[in-house]
Amino acid sequence: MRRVIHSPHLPTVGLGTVNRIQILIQQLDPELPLPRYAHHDDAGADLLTAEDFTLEPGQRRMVPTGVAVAIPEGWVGLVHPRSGLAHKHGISMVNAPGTVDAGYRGELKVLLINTDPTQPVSFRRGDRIAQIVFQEVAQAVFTPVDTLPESVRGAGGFGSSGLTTTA
Ligand SMILES: O=c1ccn([C@H]2C[C@H](O)[C@@H](COP(=O)(O)OP(=O)(O)OP(=O)(O)O)O2)c(=O)[nH]1
Repeated sequence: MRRVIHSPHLPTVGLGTVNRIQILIQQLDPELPLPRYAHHDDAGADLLTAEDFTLEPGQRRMVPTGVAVAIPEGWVGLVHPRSGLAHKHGISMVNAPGTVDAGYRGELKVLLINTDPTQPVSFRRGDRIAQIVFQEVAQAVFTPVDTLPESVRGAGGFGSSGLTTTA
């Protein structure tokens, strides 16, 4: 349950407390620290590489994290790139965001890619390579219909509202 804090300095808004979910974790590589949140209110917990490696320009690699998790049914783990690595080194994830299903019990892996055209990037065991965000999800019950309900957007997409703020 999120708490609503009423501050005299702010209009009435819901200032959420951090929601927490217990995730059972198996340390396949016990000397590696657990994933952790860099700040108490971060959405993503940093995943670490279990090995040293270098990514040449354009190279991709499936990187082991040394942990496996049991995500409760109705939840998902989404593996996202780290913006600092992207900004400073051009490191991203080929499949961003990676989807970790509730039933998956294997080692978490991160599919990194070096998008820099010229610079190799080296990682040491224990470096933070990605972040995992846990979210509640619903499965769809697909219900075929002849016509969909109307909406304001309709079929407009792919830039239908304009591509820039000045156009
Ligand atoms: O970045 C990722 C993405 C996925 N996985 C693991 C957890 C996930 O549950 C499993 C399968 O992923 P996904 O469903 O994306 O793969 P797929 O290509 O559809 O293969 P599968 O047929 O095994 O589902 O691989 C990771 O460890 N890291």
